[in-house]
Amino acid sequence: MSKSHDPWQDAMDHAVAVARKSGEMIREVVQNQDQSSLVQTKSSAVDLVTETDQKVERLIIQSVKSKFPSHRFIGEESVSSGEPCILTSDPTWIIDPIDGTTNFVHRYPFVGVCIGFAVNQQVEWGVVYSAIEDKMFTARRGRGAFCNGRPLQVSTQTDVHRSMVATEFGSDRDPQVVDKIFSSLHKVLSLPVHGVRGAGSAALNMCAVARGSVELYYETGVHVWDIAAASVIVTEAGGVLRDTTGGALDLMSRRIVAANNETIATRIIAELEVYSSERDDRAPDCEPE
Ligand SMILES: O=P(O)(O)O[C@H]1[C@H](O)[C@@H](O)[C@H](O)[C@@H](O)[C@@H]1O
Ligand SMILES: [Mg+2]
Ligand SMILES: [Mg+2]
Repeated sequence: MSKSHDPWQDAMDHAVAVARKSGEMIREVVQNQDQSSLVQTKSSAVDLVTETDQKVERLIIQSVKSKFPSHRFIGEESVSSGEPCILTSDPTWIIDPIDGTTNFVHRYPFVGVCIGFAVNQQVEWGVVYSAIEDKMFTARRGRGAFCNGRPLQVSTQTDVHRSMVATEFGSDRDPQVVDKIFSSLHKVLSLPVHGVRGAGSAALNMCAVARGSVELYYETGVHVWDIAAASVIVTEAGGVLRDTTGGALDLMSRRIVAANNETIATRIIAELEVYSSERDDRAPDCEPE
């Protein structure tokens, strides 16, 4: 299709360019500033945000508004400041300016700029830029997934005992939640699997599934901005997406499983404790689930 008949390609090209520019900003700070003194907290004492998160999100949104004025946004730090988190059928940019803020603060080199794009509530393309590694992960629905232009393919492994699994400890330190996290981790580790890893970034864990170095990533407590961009990178690399309940992925549910195939997904899901965090799109005054 020519560019004029492919309205979303121009948007995706813009996302790649602004993600790369954002990555330059992030590297500049990591190399030249000590972020630890500029850290603020959000939902818990370990849910961190910095002025760089906010500056990067403003940069992305302002650049998009000038080119695509009718498009909508769901941005992590905008939602944190009170913007609604509702995915309509309108073209919507779903942005996590820094996925892995805790890594960023500690100069741990796994930090992803995440830009997903949804139309009619379906993710059309995703861009995840691993800024410190300089790896640009991209995928367009129906057209494959790539890292720095090289095609991505998930692992062909079907034996869970030969698999690598990724997960995160999240930002919720409620003792009951911590118990559920460790209960799942204990069951998965004891299968046994070859190993359990965590990049400190939901999106980069999902990109590790897409590139075939991890068979499955799961987490409860993620947000739509953590996973939207990487969701299409996983599926376009041949992977599958599920809820930790085994059902279909619901981007707003705060639960995700991203796997190389159904066999591994089903086997690991059988070991997971299912619990819920408040949905991203909950009405402000509704009771938590
Ligand atoms: O770094 P952010 O964008 O806040 O996202 C991370 C979140 O803070 C953690 O709680 C999750 O465990 C990670 O998976 C997210 O990447
Ligand atoms: Mg995030
Ligand atoms: Mg973030």
